[in-house]
Amino acid sequence: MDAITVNHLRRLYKSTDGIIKRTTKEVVAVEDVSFEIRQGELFGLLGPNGAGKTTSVKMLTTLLIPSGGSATILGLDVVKDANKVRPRIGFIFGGERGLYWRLSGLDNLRYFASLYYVDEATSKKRIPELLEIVGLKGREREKVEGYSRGMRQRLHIARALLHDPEVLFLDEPTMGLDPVGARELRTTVKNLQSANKTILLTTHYMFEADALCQRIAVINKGKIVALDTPEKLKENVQDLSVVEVELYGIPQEVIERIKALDFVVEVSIENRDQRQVMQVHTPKGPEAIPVLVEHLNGLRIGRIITREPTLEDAYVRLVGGAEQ
Ligand SMILES: Nc1ncnc2c1ncn2[C@@H]1O[C@H](COP(=O)(O)OP(=O)(O)OP(=O)(O)O)[C@@H](O)[C@H]1O
Repeated sequence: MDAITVNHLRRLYKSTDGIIKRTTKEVVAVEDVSFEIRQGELFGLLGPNGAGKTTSVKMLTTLLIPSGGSATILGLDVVKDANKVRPRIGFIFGGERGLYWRLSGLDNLRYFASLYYVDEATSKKRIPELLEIVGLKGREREKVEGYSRGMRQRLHIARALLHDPEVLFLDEPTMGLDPVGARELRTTVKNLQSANKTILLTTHYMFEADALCQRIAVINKGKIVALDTPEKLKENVQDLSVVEVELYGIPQEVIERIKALDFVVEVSIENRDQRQVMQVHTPKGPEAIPVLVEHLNGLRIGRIITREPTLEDAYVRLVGGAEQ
């Protein structure tokens, strides 16, 4: 049985504009989203800012009512059976507050366990297990105010697992963490999977989805634009090479001209300090370089390299690189 099924889910927000003459407009946050997640699967929902990830997760965790479509968790409808769904899921949202900083990690977990009606014998057994899973064993008696952001985020995960939910939603769990904190959190997520939880993880980062997820759905502007294993997504770009050109300022019209070249499949621009790196996806490989340089005439050019495509490139192609 699938742990999660999502059928044509849709959600609109109404927002009002103006002070004197108020106008209401509708924002389509999630237009049409469908997918299934198998029991025990770690599934990634990947997309740029504003793609509709958080809105989708909020509907699945019963925090928002869908405007259309339907979804089930462990066979239960997220609207009609919301009360039965809630005890069986856990969730954390990136950058979330809601821990008691003056208390130790252990006391936080004890407090939330009693709040969730976890009986004492169970919580005595479960809390040490959770501390182990999230890598906080040995630090549990320290006050949360002295924890790093990564440690707090891992304590949030332990909190979300206190009632032993079968399905876990992690919405951008590494948001705001430094690289070390993010790596430790990814290890925690892997540990959870070995504990046989079904996990839906949302992220901006392709490499994170690649490192953790068995399947990835790419969402853009409220719609799923691809859904596959990381390997299969990569195959979609295997016929291309990527030419990277370092530049110091590139006008939009030059990008448009390069995009229009017949051998160019996609162009994306990445800002790195003062420089910009233009990434041109093309089947021509290094042969494309002279023509590209001709079109960049008059601009200051740094290093030029040709490389194999990565999963990140597959993602850029799916969500349309230069518009981001
Ligand atoms: N409460 C709200 N009222 C009006 N519009 C909203 C509201 N919440 C989200 N939106 C809009 O809905 C769209 C989808 O937002 P959502 O937060 O689901 O995207 P996301 O993929 O999670 O983005 P991010 O990665 O930035 O968190 C965006 O255009 C956003 O501006």
